[in-house]
Amino acid sequence: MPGKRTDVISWDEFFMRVAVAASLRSKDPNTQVGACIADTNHRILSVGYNGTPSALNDDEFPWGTDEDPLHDKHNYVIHAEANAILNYRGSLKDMTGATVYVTLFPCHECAKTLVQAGIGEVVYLDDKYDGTEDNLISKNILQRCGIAYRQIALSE
Ligand SMILES: Nc1nc(=O)n([C@H]2C[C@H](O)[C@@H](COP(=O)(O)O)O2)cc1CO
Ligand SMILES: [Zn+2]
Repeated sequence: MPGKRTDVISWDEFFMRVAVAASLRSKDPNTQVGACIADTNHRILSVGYNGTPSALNDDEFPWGTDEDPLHDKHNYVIHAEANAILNYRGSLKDMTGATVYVTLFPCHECAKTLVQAGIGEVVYLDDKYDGTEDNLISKNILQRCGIAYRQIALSE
């Protein structure tokens, strides 16, 4: 009888690869972010990526950064983590203690939202805004709320 395969990918890697796949749907030309929320039983609850509200035609959308807030993408895009929560069809009580896998460290607005949704842990790939004011506030929020965060890398 053949033995079972043992070189399978870990749960961390599996959920992060789902997040990476979601990020490939992003229309943002500069930063594509994906998020995958998994519960403590290793079930995927939801997935999201950064994009405009679906009713807003993203072909007519200014995808750049602009001094004029009316033409700055940051004021229109819903972040990947927020979309993952909004896409969830289940009961929020089942999100308690879940882990969010996100390809980029959450901003401080998403940090607040994730905490309030009951997320228990943040696992991230990249932290390209490490040390910026927003990033420091985000880490402060997570630390003060007792939400652990850790960085992982994907195997080749
Ligand atoms: N964790 C995050 N999740 C996200 O979905 N985003 C989104 C918002 C924008 O669409 C894009 C950031 O654009 P830029 O400032 O790097 O050109 O990524 C950004 C962050 C960073 O905190
Ligand atoms: Zn955010």
